[in-house]
Amino acid sequence: MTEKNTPLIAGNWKMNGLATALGELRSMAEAAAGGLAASVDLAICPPATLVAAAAAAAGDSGLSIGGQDCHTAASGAHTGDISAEMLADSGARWVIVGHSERRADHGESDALVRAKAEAAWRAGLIAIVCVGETEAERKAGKALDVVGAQLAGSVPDGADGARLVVAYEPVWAIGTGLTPTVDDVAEMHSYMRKDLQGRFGPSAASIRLLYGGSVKPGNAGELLSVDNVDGALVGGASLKASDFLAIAKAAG
Ligand SMILES: O=C(CO)COP(=O)(O)O
Repeated sequence: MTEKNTPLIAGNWKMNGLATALGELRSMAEAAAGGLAASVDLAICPPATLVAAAAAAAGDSGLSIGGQDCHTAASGAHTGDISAEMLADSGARWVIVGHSERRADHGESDALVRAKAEAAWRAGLIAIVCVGETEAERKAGKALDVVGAQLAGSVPDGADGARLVVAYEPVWAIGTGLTPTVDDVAEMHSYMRKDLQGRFGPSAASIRLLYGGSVKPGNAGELLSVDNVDGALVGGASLKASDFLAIAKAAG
């Protein structure tokens, strides 16, 4: 690795958060504006119902807001769906695509995830593309192959660090309190870096590679110190400002 990327700590609130959760977000924004955002990029991806209010609450604090999914089309007859343009219009800067929960719950394929990432770019958003193996795949020694195939299928052509982030989230580590060993994270992140450099050239060094899966204040320092880990995608621990900020401080 040459120069270090600015770390990104992104929170994924999943299907959690009523308007009352904006109090936590305001505390995060205060810390961001108080100096934290100078060394770490901070983002929260609340449920779609809160994107506009969260963006208004965050203002120009340095805490930015993202969506958790988008449709491939800009508009149209797609009841219940939300487009990347709508997220951007609500003040979002990022959108997560291909989270394992969407791949599992909604049968999202690599091709669909790729189309969603392209939709994000069309709307001017940065796509956070998620990849990660299941427990059975890791046990079978297929983790690298599975993630390599997901990267090949889910990341659009023309990717660079200005509009793509990749999050490695082993499915078995999400919400379980389990994490891979530091060596396993290092192996996977180095593999992903080489894979992206093989496809996109040296500029792929600026594509931030996040680790996600049971990141907590207590393990963040160790996980974030691994080579080629440029930040974290945090689920449960991003719901509380104190936990999220402790993780962000470990990155700064
Ligand atoms: O899925 C995740 C973030 O997208 C990780 O969730 P947890 O941090 O709750 O394990």
